Amino acid sequence: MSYDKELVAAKKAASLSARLCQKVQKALLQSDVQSKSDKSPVTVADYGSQALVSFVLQRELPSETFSLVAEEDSGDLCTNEGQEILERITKLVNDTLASDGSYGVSTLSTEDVLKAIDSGKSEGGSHGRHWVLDPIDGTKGFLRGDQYAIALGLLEEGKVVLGALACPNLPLSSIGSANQSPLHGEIGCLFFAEVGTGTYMQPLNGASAVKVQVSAIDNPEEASFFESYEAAHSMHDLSSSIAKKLGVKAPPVRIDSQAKYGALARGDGTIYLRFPRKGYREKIWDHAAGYIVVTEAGGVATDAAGNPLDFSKGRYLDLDTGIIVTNPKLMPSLLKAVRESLDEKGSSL
Ligand SMILES: Nc1ncnc2c1ncn2[C@@H]1O[C@H](COP(=O)(O)OS(=O)(=O)O)[C@@H](OP(=O)(O)O)[C@H]1O
Ligand SMILES: [Mg+2]
Ligand SMILES: [Mg+2]
Ligand SMILES: [Mg+2]
Repeated sequence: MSYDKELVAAKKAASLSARLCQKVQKALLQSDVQSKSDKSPVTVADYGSQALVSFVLQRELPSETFSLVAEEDSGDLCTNEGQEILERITKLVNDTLASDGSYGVSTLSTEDVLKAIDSGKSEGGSHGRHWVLDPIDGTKGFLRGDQYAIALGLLEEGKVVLGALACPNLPLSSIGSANQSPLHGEIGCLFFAEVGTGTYMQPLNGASAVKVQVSAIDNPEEASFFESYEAAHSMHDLSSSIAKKLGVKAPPVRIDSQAKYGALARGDGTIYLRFPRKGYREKIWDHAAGYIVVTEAGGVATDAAGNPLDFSKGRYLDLDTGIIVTNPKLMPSLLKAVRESLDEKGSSL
């Protein structure tokens, strides 16, 4: 089955959302940032991006039954204080749509925006089609002025079949080493992949796409690895122990968001290690787009025990301990190093 029509819609949705986010990041005001009930940040751009993607997908693919599993909901916007923020979000969405021009003079009301945001409440699952969206992945990076991504995937019968990953701050050239400035040179990448057809990258400003491949390095001494920027999101001490066992010499490259999957897909580094602290449950929108972008580029992504990632279980990924990604040649030795390091740490696999 081909997903060409869906891919065109996904690329358009992710690119337009990137435009909205870039505008907000340039002029971010403290009042644009809210705190969610779990204390994590959310901005007008997270909401605006979710509303925009939902609107574009439904306009581009009108004949589909629309199901969207997305991170944000409108709960905090439906209060007195939320009203002013909702108006700012609505203006952002309408301005971005107007700058593109493809939907004529259609102007969304605040109610339309609330509805578009809340269309992301689907539970996903193993049957039928579900879009999966992280409207801004790496909100903390977004607030710091660093890396973030708009991550959109499509599940069909529980499998990820396409992904569009917009990384507005990612340089077009490699960020493979820790001492390179991640904001150096021309920036803004759109990665996209359709199952069975490989992964492509194009500049967000629309120039032509190139096919990308993961690194072929099989000597760990030459490999470098990516991990979360935020120490609270992944145990840096554990990844350092794994890297040491494996013989990796380079220091970790720490960048926010699924931009790590994009960078890995084009061979900027060879390994991605992600070990959240005990009790944290991974959400499907934090990995779906990145997963297909890296696997279609020849990479392998598993949990820490080597099991495939299962996107068919609803809004969460049920997995063992962590997520590791590399090329097929390095995976066996990486799994061994992971197992040994976890055993030393006293964890039972
Ligand atoms: N405690 C904890 N442990 C693990 N992961 C967590 C945790 N808290 C949040 N998150 C999720 O991490 C998402 C950001 O991705 P990264 O970890 O790759 O980014 S970062 O480098 O740490 O900034 C981030 O995604 P966004 O909320 O979309 O930014 C969260 O879903
Ligand atoms: Mg968040
Ligand atoms: Mg996220
Ligand atoms: Mg997010």
